[in-house]
Amino acid sequence: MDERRISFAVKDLSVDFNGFKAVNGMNLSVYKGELRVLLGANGAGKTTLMDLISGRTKSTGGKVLLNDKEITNWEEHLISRAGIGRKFQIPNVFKELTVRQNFLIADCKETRVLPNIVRGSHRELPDHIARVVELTELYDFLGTEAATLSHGQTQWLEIGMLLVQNPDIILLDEPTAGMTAHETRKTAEIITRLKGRHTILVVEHDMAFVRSICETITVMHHGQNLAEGTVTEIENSAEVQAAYLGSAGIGHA
Ligand SMILES: Nc1ncnc2c1ncn2[C@@H]1O[C@H](COP(=O)(O)OP(=O)(O)OP(=O)(O)O)[C@@H](O)[C@H]1O
Repeated sequence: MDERRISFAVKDLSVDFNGFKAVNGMNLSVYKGELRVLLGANGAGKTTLMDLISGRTKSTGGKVLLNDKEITNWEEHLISRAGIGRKFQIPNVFKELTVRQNFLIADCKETRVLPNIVRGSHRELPDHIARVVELTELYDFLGTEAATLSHGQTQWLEIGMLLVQNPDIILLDEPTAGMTAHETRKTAEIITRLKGRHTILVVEHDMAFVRSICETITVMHHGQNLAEGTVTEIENSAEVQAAYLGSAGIGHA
């Protein structure tokens, strides 16, 4: 029996969009501190699964469990407060504010202090934010307007804004999309350093990136869990290869 503790799970999870089941009886269990990669061809249901786990979309069947507690169809902000953080494909930072102000806003639980942050205090950053600044290597850019950051830096800022809130679980949807090879390698380093401290589910197509970060892959197909295994097992699976027929092959949408 597997002794590891499950961080979150979905059981027979489904959503029906006017008769079309984008997620159709999905089962998945991710262990505490694990980094799990979610693969699947275009339209397999990966983003919709993240929408269901994070409460952005309401399911029409099945369950979502967080530490064995059912959180199915809770409101998005309550799921976030319960410890599930989400990063979308398109970065969502405050472009007209500096990197420092973005980090402080992410850390801020009370909206009434926002004006103080926007005016830009120069007090020292709290330790937990300083650690994230170090991890994302954005120290030299703290005073820079987010609008002028490179694509990679913007993605790291958004990952950092999530980390400042210290979620137990992090859902990342294609974090390396549009990145250069150098930026992709750096993202792999950042995510690898998060392993063990957070439970991470990451949708990713870049197989070099997947190989460098991941132990177990789950493959989704037609809204279901088609296969699970190591990178080698998944790459050699006839079932997975058949599911990718007609697409550019495993690792490509
Ligand atoms: N709100 C919605 N209403 C109707 N259909 C939807 C809705 N959201 C997603 N779909 C459909 O559900 C299917 C799964 O979409 P989803 O975005 O989850 O796939 P994906 O695996 O993330 O694909 P990709 O790799 O291209 O991002 C697609 O056919 C999509 O068109």
